[in-house]
Amino acid sequence: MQLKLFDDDSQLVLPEDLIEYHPAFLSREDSDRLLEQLLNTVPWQQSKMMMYEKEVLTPRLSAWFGSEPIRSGDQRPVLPWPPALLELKAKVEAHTGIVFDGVLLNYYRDNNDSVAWHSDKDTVPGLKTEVASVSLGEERNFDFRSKDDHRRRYSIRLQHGSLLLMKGDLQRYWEHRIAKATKPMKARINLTFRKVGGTTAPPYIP
Ligand SMILES: O=C(O)CCC(=O)C(=O)O
Ligand SMILES: [Fe+2]
Repeated sequence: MQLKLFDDDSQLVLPEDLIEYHPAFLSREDSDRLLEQLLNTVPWQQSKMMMYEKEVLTPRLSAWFGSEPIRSGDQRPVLPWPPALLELKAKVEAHTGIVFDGVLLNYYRDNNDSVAWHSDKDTVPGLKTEVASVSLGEERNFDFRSKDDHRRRYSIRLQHGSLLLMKGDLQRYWEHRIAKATKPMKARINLTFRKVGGTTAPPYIP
């Protein structure tokens, strides 16, 4: 089985050892409930980042749940897992067969919120970087581009209740982003389950 990603006029087939997409991972009902609950209960914060030697606010809100910081020096508080996120973690782990120890939540309030081109962690050859990404709310385009050739660029729409699994050398050779959009959009929450403990991979995480 292979996953097809499209852009305007071309088509790419990324092999399943790099990416898997499950559009209906959560039921509509569970997705609606979880979205509402997370919007209302998570202590959302807007982080700062350096851009052209100036400190600016990231164009989205976020929160980190785990047992240690997402990376050393990260300013976000390490929040304890609420029952709803432990339940989702168990479901993601059962589905993927991978054990995660933290989850980063991103809250895109509207079409003006975004995340710039990045990769989550450089894959060390022979050491897998696996990130499981659950999407809730407004559908947004998740763009990929090859680090070697930025013209090789593809997009996938992440649906309400979907699961995207990024694995193998994907982070090593590809970058991803959520671009701002021109049309008005409602809230979207993305949850990326990660492994932060016991890895020697360079810790670049936005
Ligand atoms: O919102 C998304 O789907 C992606 C978020 C992301 O790339 C990240 O948190 O590293
Ligand atoms: Fe990312």
